[in-house]
Amino acid sequence: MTTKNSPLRVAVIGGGSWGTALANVLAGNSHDTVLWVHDTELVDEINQRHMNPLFLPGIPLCPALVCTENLTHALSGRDLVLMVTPVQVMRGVLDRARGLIDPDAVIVNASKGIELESLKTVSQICAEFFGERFLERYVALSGPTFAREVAQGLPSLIVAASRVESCARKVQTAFSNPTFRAYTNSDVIGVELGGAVKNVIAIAAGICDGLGFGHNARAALITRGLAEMNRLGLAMGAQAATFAGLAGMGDLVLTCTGDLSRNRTVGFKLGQGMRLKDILAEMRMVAEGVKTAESVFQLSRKLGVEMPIVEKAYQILHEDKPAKQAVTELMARALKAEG
Ligand SMILES: NC(=O)c1ccc[n+]([C@@H]2O[C@H](COP(=O)([O-])OP(=O)(O)OC[C@H]3O[C@@H](n4cnc5c(N)ncnc54)[C@H](O)[C@@H]3O)[C@@H](O)[C@H]2O)c1
Ligand SMILES: O=P(O)(O)OC[C@H](O)CO
Repeated sequence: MTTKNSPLRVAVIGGGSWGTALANVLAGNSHDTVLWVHDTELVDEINQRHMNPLFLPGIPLCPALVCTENLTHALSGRDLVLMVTPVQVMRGVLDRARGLIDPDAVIVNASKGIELESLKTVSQICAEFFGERFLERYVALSGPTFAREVAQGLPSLIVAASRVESCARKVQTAFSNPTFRAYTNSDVIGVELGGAVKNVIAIAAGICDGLGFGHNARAALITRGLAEMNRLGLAMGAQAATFAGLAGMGDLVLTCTGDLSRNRTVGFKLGQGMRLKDILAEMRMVAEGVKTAESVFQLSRKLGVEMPIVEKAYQILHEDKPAKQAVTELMARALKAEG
């Protein structure tokens, strides 16, 4: 049950499409919201014209949303800090933010990926930085949510996961409104892994569609991708039910089928024969699955978890394996029982 609470002081760290869309929800819900941006040309655009032309072109933002390039200003005296930078730069941003975050603030991560260098999720990076007790005020926010649709006010659902129920509830209440509905969950690692692995499977689904393999192949890939996500999750202490929910199957289906997905688009272009270097050169936005494919592949090897779709995605992306050959190899694997 959602109840209206008093306005919070919120910092949103990362003014890409998702950070801007979430900051817009919070400002629209009457929270005092400051958005920190890496791209300094956005400060005037957001403060004066109430638009983010780089990452959410054409969408009017809440006039109450304040934007800054100054991390100290953004973080000073905030009850809630929302991290939304690409995962591969998160460590550097957290390092700069470390001494600036209020000791009692709830920290929320909305980014989806696994750090390549350490093979850690964002909660694990945070625990390394701030200590294990820090996770008592940490929330993972994830689900099937294209930033553009959220910013347009289209109905969307999301999950706020925390070890501490009151933290998850605080975030649930802060975000929820008539078009944005948040659920709580206690499975932080499951919610994080759902968001990270679905990006890799979405690249594979895009490849499949780019090759023109049809609907049967895509549905099979989503289903077997979910089995891989589940296997990795169970090996890392997650709960199977999480992967049947919004942060697992929900986001997997959205990203594997929705044309707004950057990860699916990267895969589609690969399937059509473009080179990864050329695809990435024409993108300003991040497709987290490109690097997370390597992180998840390395994690699966380290933990002895069988993830054949992830392995082939990694080989296509990073070892120049031809996509058609990868599919032939997947189909030729030893026959087995489903599971
Ligand atoms: N866009 C979506 O629909 C969506 C939805 C849910 C989750 N996410 C996740 O949110 C995270 C952020 O993605 P996005 O879509 O908002 O980004 P984006 O692709 O729209 O933009 C990239 C962002 O990265 C920032 N950036 C680049 N280099 C940086 C650096 N060195 N330090 C700090 N910031 C830097 C840019 O300034 C910009 O804000 C990703 O993990 C993504 O998977 C995105
Ligand atoms: O555009 P993508 O592929 O990064 O996906 C965006 C969101 O994660 C969808 O939930």
